[in-house]
Amino acid sequence: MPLGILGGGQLGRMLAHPAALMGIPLLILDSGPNTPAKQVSLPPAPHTQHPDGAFTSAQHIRELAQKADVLTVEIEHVDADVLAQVEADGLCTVQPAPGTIKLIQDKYLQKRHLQDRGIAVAPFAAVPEQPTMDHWKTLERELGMPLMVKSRTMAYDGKGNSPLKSLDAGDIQQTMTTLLGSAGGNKLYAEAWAPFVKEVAVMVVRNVAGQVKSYDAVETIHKDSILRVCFAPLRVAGGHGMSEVNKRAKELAERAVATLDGAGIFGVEMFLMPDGTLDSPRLPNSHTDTLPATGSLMINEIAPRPHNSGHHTIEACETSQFENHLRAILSLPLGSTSLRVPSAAMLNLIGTSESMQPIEDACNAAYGVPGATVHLYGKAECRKGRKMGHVTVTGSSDAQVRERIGPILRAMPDLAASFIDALSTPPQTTATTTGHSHPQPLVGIIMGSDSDLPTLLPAARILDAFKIPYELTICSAHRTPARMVTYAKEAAGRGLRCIIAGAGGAAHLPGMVASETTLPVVGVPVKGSVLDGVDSLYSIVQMPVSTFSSSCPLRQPVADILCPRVRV
Ligand SMILES: Nc1c(C(=O)O)ncn1[C@@H]1O[C@H](COP(=O)(O)O)[C@@H](O)[C@H]1O
Repeated sequence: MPLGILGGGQLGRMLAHPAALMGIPLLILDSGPNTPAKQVSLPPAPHTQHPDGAFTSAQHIRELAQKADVLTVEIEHVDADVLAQVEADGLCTVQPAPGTIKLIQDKYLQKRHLQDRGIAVAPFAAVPEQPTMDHWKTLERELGMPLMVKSRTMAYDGKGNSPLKSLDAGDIQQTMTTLLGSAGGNKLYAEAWAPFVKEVAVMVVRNVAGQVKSYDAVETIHKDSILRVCFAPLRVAGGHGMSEVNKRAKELAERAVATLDGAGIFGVEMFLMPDGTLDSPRLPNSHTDTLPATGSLMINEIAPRPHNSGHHTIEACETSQFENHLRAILSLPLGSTSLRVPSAAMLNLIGTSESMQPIEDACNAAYGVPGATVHLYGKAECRKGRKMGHVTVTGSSDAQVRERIGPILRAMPDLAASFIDALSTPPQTTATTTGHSHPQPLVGIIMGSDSDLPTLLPAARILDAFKIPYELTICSAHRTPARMVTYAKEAAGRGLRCIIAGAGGAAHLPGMVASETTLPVVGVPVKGSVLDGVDSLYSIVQMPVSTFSSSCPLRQPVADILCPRVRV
């Protein structure tokens, strides 16, 4: 029996691709014969067409339940009570659980659910149906100003969010007009303004047997409350390294999903806070009070389905979020969530008007970019703010991906030049903390930016093969010379035995580092050739074995073993 999907938009379309590969028959419930998902999936025999009706229609959901083994959703604004009923009637199973879908539909109840279970969320409070000035003043006292006022239900893709900057009658009026005119009607709640450092998301997947996996955290960049760009993996500079924040984000996301019933993929959106968490006053008894003081994470919201912040997984991960959702709900083992490329970005193609021309222009720019894959969703009408497609760009380093997305972003007419520049320039890290490190390294591999990685990684791989412990450090392009020298001096103090220094743009840097330290330094001055990195290793293995400590697993003249291979 087929799998029934409620909703036939772009998420259904991207579920249909792996379903075809895996031979999973689909029946897609949505209005009209030609929705994005229906376009790419033929209904299985004996059905001549996918069901034509609203995914909110009780009658259509019941009919679909009779024809399918399992029902799932690609949009949460469905009739969750009918889903609970068809499951209770034994017609089919529903994943994730109808109760989870119903809970998540109301963002206020979702937040209360998480807070009651000790999961960190931004402080929030309900807004009464007819709020008076006194109500607003209480909210200001509890949550501070500005406030983010949101519709509790039916809000997505930037619809249903309105910032309230002050208690000025005009500002309140504007917020109420914006939100009460939206699909969610008059059920509102308010959140404290979260002065986050970054927005972060983690996709978590759990199968029917309870196996759980999560993808590495990503950075999501929104404009007007719509996701525009997503970078994978998340990079964090400063005192708390990337891997530590990634680990904490995955743990928090997995803990949150553990409170929800049912199988499937979940998108967990979070705020990474600066030191000191929220600046605004806290709600009494808020769980945020128990958060660590630096780099705290708090949940913004959870989606019980594939999510826009996981689209990069199609090209960038070993198993996409869509394939893993299918595996999860169909009682199959989960696939690996590891990245298969060092770096990736996802750029949404958002309508700016009724014209498709700007979207086509961005696609044409993407077709000229190596590592870019265009996804167009086949939506019949383009509208301002509507997600019409996306582009995924992969690369061998963050620097390369940032460089590659530049021309595509520049083809998007609604993005300001400063926004594009900020995204397409390699991020300036504030400390030399990025990179891989053995706890007791003997060799330091230091480079000016991760664009030097393709050159230096082959050297690192050979060190791996010979079990020579090393650390990899990226200085970033910002103040590279000073950082490289500081690093070299500090590395000598930590007992490293030699350094491979590479800096793409600056031929003199490795020499400068060499002149400032007593450590042997092997310079890799030229960017771009894999052989430069391998040659640097060749120099290291020619060093007397006594250069390394007796704890080094190398017991024989490495050069004798390695040189023939390197020369080949
Ligand atoms: N973008 C979202 C969300 C959300 O962001 O909450 N939920 C579902 N979707 C996807 O958008 C489609 C509707 O898109 P349109 O409103 O542009 O037609 C859904 O069918 C699902 O694939």
